[in-house]
Amino acid sequence: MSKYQALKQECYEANMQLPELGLVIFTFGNVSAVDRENGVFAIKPSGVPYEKLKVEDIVIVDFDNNVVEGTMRPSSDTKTHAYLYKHFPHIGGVCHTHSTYAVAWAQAGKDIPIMGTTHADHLTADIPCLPELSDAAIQGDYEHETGRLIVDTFLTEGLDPEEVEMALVKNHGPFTWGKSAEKAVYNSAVLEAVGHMAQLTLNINPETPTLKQTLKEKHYYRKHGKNAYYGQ
Ligand SMILES: O=C(CO)[C@@H](O)[C@H](O)COP(=O)(O)O
Repeated sequence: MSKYQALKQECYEANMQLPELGLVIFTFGNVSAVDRENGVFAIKPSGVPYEKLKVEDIVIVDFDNNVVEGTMRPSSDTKTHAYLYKHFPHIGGVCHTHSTYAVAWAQAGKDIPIMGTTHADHLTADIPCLPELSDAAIQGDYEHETGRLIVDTFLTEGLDPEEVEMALVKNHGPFTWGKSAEKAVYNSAVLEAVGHMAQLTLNINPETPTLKQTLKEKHYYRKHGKNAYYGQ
């Protein structure tokens, strides 16, 4: 039995949530789960359809992208996951999908504006769409540069990756993260729902204003921080 069996199981279960939640079709995504003590993460193998995925297919990779355990090639997005694990030391999982509304905003190159309290329950910022990758980055170490762009954009924009656990990679799609792989998947589902709602709102009334500050803060702090009172 592998010493990483529990990590593989966590990664497998998080990946299998993606088709259940309607966030992926075919092979359009990947989830990873980290084991910081051993300096490795578990990730979906590249190009394997979800209906064929098995726990034993999950690949164990170190932060320098070397395969530590597994017979399959890891996700083509592995270097982006590794970059996020290295630079966001608080996170335990990363998720990438090609869910429809998130990708539509990413392709349009637009931040998802905060239109209502569903969004504010999770974060008070717009969901950022990153600037375009340079041709050199695309032709170079593309997936590593994608991770670097996420981290650099958060630094330059003063975004806190512990509050804003998601970003849209322009022309590509969403990456989300969280304290666990399960939370990263949850954040991908939230992103997709909020992106869908914002798009429908703007279709109904293109002039709809974004949410006012008091309501943003009321909803966010009902669920987060020392004065939270949402839930049990
Ligand atoms: O954008 C792409 C492929 O162009 C990827 O994000 C795939 O959607 C998932 O890749 P694998 O994890 O299967 O390598």
